[in-house]
Amino acid sequence: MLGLPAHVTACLFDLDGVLTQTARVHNAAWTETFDAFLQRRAAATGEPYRPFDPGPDYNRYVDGKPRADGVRSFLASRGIVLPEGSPDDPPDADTVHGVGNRKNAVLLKRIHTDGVEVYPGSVTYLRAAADAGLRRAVVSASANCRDVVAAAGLESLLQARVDGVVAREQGLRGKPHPDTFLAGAKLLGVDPAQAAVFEDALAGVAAGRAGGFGYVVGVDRVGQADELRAHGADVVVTDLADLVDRRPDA
Ligand SMILES: O=P(O)(O)OC[C@H]1O[C@@H](O)[C@H](O)[C@@H](O)[C@@H]1O
Repeated sequence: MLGLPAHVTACLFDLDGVLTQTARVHNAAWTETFDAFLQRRAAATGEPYRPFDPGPDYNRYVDGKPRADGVRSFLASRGIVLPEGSPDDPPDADTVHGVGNRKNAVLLKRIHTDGVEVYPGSVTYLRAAADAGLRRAVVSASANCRDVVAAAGLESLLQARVDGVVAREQGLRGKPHPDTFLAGAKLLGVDPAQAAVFEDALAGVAAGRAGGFGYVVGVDRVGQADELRAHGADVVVTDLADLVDRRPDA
């Protein structure tokens, strides 16, 4: 049913890049933030300025991960270690949380100006899943998940939410660890083997694989189908609408 194996009774959807077109907004906000940081650092150290690459740098080090993990992970790839600081650091602090807060200010400004767009094929799939009696949760690293879901008008199609705020409260590790997806399955009252994970991020499909979920759907928005498969996707589609009439082995 809906391109899923028969044992699947629940769907765990990532948000940014799967349900809403906000992965590209996050990516743009990270690019702006890291480029300003790297430029200042180059001027201070005399080292050459090498900008953040919204392709590989975003997909490998930032996409799908909790905010602070994204900061640490990308900067580590450049050999940079910042003090942790604390979550209420001001956005101009050169700490992991300061850089994260800077990016969040840029992100919120962009979302405020441009709004949130859904992927129409994903809404079609969500509706079809609801009609078919499949349980549905959103599982996102983003602390802005609740607001983005509301702005996209998707609340009524989702029955549970595990996001960056819930993860922090409950001490859940972020993707590529499976903790948040496992929490989503639990909220829906199913075993991981009965749940399908829908993910566009490499860290996200890896989390689906690590958690022993019943099926992992990779959603390829940026031309990385092979990497999605290599990180754990059972199937890769470019639009969830493609799955509506598909058998799982098709
Ligand atoms: O900074 P937020 O809104 O809590 O989001 C955390 C992460 O959420 C993920 O969904 C995005 O793929 C990442 O780009 C983002 O960094």
